[in-house]
Amino acid sequence: MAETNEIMISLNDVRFKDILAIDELTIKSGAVTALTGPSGSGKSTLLKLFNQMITPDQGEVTFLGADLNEYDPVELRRRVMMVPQTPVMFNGTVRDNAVIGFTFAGTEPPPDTAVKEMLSRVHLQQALDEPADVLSGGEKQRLALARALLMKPDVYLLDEPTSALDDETSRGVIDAFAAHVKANGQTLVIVTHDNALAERLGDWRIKLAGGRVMTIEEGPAHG
Ligand SMILES: Nc1ncnc2c1ncn2[C@@H]1O[C@H](COP(=O)(O)OP(=O)(O)OP(=O)(O)O)[C@@H](O)[C@H]1O
Repeated sequence: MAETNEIMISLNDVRFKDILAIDELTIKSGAVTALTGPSGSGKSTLLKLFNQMITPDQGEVTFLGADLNEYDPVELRRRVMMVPQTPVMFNGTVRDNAVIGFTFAGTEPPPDTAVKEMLSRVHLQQALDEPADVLSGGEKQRLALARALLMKPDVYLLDEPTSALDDETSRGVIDAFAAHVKANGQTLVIVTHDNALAERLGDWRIKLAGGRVMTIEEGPAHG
């Protein structure tokens, strides 16, 4: 586990198409970083650079001090894990979908008790044997969050992860998720339009506009 405030991810002189121009940016360990900014400012694109879902045209992105190119892409994305706004569900049950990462990796899946614990952390009480395709959009988003928690990555990349939930449920889920991540010394980067969320949870708040970093603030939550 990384120490708190270690540099997990860094960008140096990064350019991506005409969408992003980032001279310098770091994501610190053990912290919640909120990425905010207007629609189209490049938040989702920046998140995708962090685990090489896209590669920059220029500049360097590092994870724990090493260029992303030095990592096996599958291993990198297991350690720096994206939870998209519209998560992919596979044919099968809630259980199958929660442990799909273990199935793909060919490793022993966690026991049902662990799966249920992670589902309840994100306020989902679904039966494990229920088919996943009948879940609502918001339930699928929470199942995807539980799936990520079970995988225990170093860094979670969340892109508007509760967009399908009402404000109150969203707040409960994200606050519980962030608390779990911090208690385990993991790192969270979250793209959000919700300024209240960024204020409440962001140890660091990075604001983008027009593909550039406008401000980096240290939040009151920090420490
Ligand atoms: N692969 C791509 N190729 C070309 N243009 C792209 C690509 N990905 C995103 N864009 C464009 O880049 C800009 C930034 O998009 P991005 O999704 O990163 O913004 P965002 O800040 O996350 O927006 P929103 O808040 O609306 O989700 C948009 O104009 C988008 O159309």
